Amino acid sequence: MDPTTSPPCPTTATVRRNPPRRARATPKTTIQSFDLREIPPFPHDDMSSAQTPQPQPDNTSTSLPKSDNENLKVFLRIRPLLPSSPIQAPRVRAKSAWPQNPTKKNTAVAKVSKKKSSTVCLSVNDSQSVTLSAPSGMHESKRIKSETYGGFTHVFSSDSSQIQVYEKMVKPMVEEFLRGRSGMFAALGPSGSGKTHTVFGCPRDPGMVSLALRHIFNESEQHANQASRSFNISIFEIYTERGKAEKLFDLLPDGGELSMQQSTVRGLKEVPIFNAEEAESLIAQAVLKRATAMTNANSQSSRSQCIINIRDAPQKTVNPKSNGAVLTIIDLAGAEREKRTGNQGTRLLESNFINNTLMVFGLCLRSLLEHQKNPKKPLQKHFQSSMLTRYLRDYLEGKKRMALILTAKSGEEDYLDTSYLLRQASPYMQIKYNEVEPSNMVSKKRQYQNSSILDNAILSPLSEHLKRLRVISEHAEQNDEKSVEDRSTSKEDTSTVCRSDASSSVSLKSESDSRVPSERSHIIMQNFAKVIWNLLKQYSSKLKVAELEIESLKGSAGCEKQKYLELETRLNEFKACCICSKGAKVKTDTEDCSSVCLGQPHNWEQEDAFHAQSSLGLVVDQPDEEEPLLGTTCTQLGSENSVREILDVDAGNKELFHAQSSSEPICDWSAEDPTLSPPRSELDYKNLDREVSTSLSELDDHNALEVESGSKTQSETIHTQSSCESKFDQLGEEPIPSTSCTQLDSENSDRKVLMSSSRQRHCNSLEVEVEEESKIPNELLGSSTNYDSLDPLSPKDVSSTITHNLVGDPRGEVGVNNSSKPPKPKRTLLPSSSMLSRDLSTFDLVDESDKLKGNRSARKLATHDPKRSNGSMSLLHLLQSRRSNLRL
Ligand SMILES: Nc1ncnc2c1ncn2[C@@H]1O[C@H](COP(=O)(O)OP(=O)(O)OP(=O)(O)O)[C@@H](O)[C@H]1O
Repeated sequence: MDPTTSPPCPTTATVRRNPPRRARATPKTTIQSFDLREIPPFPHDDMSSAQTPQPQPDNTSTSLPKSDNENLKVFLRIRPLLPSSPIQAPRVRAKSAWPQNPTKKNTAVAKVSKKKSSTVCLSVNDSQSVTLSAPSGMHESKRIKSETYGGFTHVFSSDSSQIQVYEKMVKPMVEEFLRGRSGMFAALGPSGSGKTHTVFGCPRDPGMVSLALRHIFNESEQHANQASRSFNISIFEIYTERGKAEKLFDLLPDGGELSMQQSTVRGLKEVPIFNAEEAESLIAQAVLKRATAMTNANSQSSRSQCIINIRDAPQKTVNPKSNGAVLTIIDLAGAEREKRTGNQGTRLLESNFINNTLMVFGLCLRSLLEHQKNPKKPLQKHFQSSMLTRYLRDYLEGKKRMALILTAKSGEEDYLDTSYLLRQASPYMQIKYNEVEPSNMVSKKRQYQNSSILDNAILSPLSEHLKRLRVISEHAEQNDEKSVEDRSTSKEDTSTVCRSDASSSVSLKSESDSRVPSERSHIIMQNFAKVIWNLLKQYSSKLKVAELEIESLKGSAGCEKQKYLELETRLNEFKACCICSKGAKVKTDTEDCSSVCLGQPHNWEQEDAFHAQSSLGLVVDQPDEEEPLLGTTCTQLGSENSVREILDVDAGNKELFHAQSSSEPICDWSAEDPTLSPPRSELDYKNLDREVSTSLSELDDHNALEVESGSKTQSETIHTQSSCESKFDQLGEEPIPSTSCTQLDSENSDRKVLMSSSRQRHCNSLEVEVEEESKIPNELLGSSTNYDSLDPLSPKDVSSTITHNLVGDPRGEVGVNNSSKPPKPKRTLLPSSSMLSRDLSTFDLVDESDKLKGNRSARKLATHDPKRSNGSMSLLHLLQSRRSNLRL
């Protein structure tokens, strides 16, 4: 008998611990209500801080380390050689048609066992490679040489313990699961290679599930902040009943048959677990319910794919670690060769089903590998061929991380199974997970073509980033609405939801929907915060620039304000000068100017200079203290100069008026508002002189007529004065009072009076004087001889007198018609000549005048006085006469 030939599968080898499955009522699943995780608050602190907000530390699904180029982790565990099972002896005996010698039989079995135990085809090279050696018989027949398989994540030798396997393979995955990262590992290998032993173990040697549960709850107990965490567990199997169709069955207590819609298992019950013991008890019960059968390869061969899900159940309380991560552990059914297992009938159908499922499983991984190697090669949809691959679609498409542990038998009789396994699964270790995303986002990420959108969003330009965020937010809103609708539906009628399997799937779907948007929203908010942060930095820089501009503008405004204040101060000073000038003019009637002017010796050269300067209007630029003095002095000096000209040159009244007019506007202008009346130009003064000359010529004509007609009335004299005023009114200037003209004229006439030795005492005597003056040549009388102007009345009195005379003038058409002209403004300014006469009236010239009176040789004295000219002497005589009038 060929020892390598497997005995036929015994027909009574299938063991089914669970009763025959019938259609049963769908158990009422405990619907877990999961609220949306609170979206983390907007990172105000990060935005207000000086540094750009950084991703929050780990322990959250959103802060998972970025996936590096990890390959699919493939572990290899070699099952130790076991002593031949007691089942194999009867099988050997059954195949023997002839009675055997017991001693011979025992010797033969002992030889086989010894040969199996001593001969191995698989040896461990190192922790990552093994060497598969073909049996000696195959070397000769098929020329098969030994093969080395390397690149495993880790190779567990036959003497490795469950703890070692857990530490190397499962513990990292569990830790990631506790950090919120889903994962899956599956045991893959031929039947009897130790998959179930590795996954579930036994009470004395617990498997990966038990160790993981203990690890999970130990971690939860150690960390106080994880005390509020809870986990749910679900176990189901995919099996085929009599090889007809795949079915799902819930292995938890009171579990029933399930259904699958796309990749979602409907009706699957999740049981909350609160400690490892409770969970292990549930696992033990599930294993007992699992379909197993005895085959030639395994006395308790699993006939189904068993899937265990440990899910981190989100709580109502905010727990960033509770994001619904799932740790999936799969115990696949072992591949079976018909020759090796000897299955027949139903077992054979089951074997075919198992092999087909494993083949689809392998095809999916191979397609993924080929797709990764050549992206142009489309990812084949092999997952649709079985429930297992449909359920594990995300893992098989490389969207979720998974790990494989290959279990192999090292005996020579297992060479083919091991060789097949290694050749099939060794390429899987080349599968890369470089675009793996958070696990619980994968289901929804199928809607988006680009699986690395979030990673790219961080690195992409701002515009594209915003676009993608907008798209993601739209989808998130849709998902949120969908989840809200689902939750509302589940809350409205719980019984309706529990009535069918679809209700459970809806609840699970809603749970996943509720998780995905929250995480996506969190990521969106983080990215949005970054965008806002950048914008705020830009605005901050702009604000700083604007503040600098404001500061500069403030500085310039301060300078302008200071300039304005200086100008205002100068303006006020200028106004004060003008006001002071006015006040000084009023005061000069009695005090200051007279004393100052007369207190100083007359320097005709300086006076001429002042006169010229005043003609140019430069008097206003003089210091304040001198302003009133200069105003008066210039006028006075001008008058004196005019008198001197009259006396010395005898140039007639025109020159006198010319000299007077050249000084009068200065005084008038100085009395006006300097801001409104600019200084006159020489052209103005020339025009004014021209006008005055014209009026003087008229006046001369008129006086000539008066002399000829012999009418010497006072009204006519006043008429002459009014004519002179009217001319100034026509110029639009301040009317020069008649005294300004008549005073000087009176001075001129005074000289005549002195020559005739006739002295006037009062106004009534003026007419007589005029009659006497009629004998004087017209040249000297051209300026008229109104001695009323010599009356030291105030200007108001003079004006009133003039007005009174004008009213009584029968020739009103010649004089000023007050009825036709607007009333003249009240005269507030005194003409320079009047001021001069007033000022001089206060001078103490008694002694000199007395001398002049009593001494007829006054002129001689005057000539001896180097400081006084003839004009000044005549002016003094005039003043003396005025003073005598005042005394009268
Ligand atoms: N590492 C091991 N140490 C000791 N015994 C082991 C080991 N692995 C497997 N065994 C034993 O080998 C036998 C078969 O193992 P197991 O049932 O786990 O195989 P299997 O791969 O699950 O087969 P199947 O696919 O048919 O279910 C069991 O009796 C188990 O106790």
